[in-house]
Amino acid sequence: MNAITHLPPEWQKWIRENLARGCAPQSLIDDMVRNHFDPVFARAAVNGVMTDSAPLAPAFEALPRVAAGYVYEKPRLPAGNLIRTSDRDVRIVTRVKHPMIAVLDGVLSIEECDELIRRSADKMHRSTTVDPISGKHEVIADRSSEGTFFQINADPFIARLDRRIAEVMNSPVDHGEGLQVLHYGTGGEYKPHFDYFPPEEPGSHVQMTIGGQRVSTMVMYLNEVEEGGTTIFPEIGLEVVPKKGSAVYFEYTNSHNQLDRLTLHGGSPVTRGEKWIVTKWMRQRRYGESAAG
Ligand SMILES: O=C(O)CCC(=O)C(=O)O
Ligand SMILES: [Fe+2]
Repeated sequence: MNAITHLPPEWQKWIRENLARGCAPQSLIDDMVRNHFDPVFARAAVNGVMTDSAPLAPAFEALPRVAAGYVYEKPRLPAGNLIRTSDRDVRIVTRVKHPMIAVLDGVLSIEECDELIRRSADKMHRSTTVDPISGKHEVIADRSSEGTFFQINADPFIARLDRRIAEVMNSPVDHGEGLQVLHYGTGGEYKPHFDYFPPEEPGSHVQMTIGGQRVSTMVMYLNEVEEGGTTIFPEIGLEVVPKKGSAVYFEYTNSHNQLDRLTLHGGSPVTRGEKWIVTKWMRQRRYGESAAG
C-alpha cells in the first residue's frame, strides 16, 4: 500500500481540533504515520494547519521559535562577508539563522535597476498568483501590484543577471524561474504568504511537476521607497527596508523536503511613493528550458 499524500477534510479537522486541545504537533505526525500517511507529508500537513489556525492553537504558542521539526542544514548561501560572483562583489549586511535569511548589498548596480524598470514599464500587466485549488495563475486580491516576467537568459542583459543571481543563491541557473519584476503603487502591498507550494494544497502538485519545490527566494529592490513597502517576516518580527540594488534572500526547503514556515513574509503597504522589485525563485531541479548557461 502506498503512503497517503493527500489530506482528507476529516483529517484536517482532526489536526485542527487536536492542536486546539494542546496536543504536541509531533504526536499528531506520529499518529498520522501510524495511519499510513507519508512522514514528510504528515509533517507538512500539520505545519500547514498550524499556520492557518495560529490564533486557536495553544500548542502553536508553546512551540519553540524554531519551526516544528524543520531541520536547518548548511545554508546554500555562501559563507563569509563578501560573495565574489563572476562580475560583481556582493556584500552580506545581515544574516538570520532560523529561518535562514540574509540581507545583501550591491546585488544589482544602479544602472541595472533603472534598466529593469525601463524594460518592464511597457509590458506590465496585473500580477497573478498560483491558485491553491487549480494550480493555475490567477489575478488575486491579496497582491495589489503589477508584474512581468523575463525568460531565463532571454537576452545578454538578462542572462548576465541570471548568472550572477544564481551564483549568489548558489544554485544552477536552470533551477531558477524567470526573473519577475513587480511594481507597487502607493497603497500597494503583498499580504504575508509562503513562496513554497504548500503540499496540502492540490494546486501545488501541478506547480511542482516541473522543477519540484521552490527552495529559496531573492527579492531585489530596484528603487528607494519613500515610505512603507518593507519586506516583512511576521513570525520573527523582521522588517527589511528597500534600498536600490540591495536584496533580501531566504531559504525554506531542506534536503528532506521539509518546509520552513518561519519564512512567512510579505510586502507591507507602500504609504508614500512607489516600489519596484525583481524576484528570483529557485527550484529543487531544472525548471523549464534554458537557452544558454
Ligand atoms: O514585495 C516584497 O517585499 C515581497 C515580495 C515577495 O514576497 C515575492 O516576490 O515573493
Ligand atoms: Fe514572496
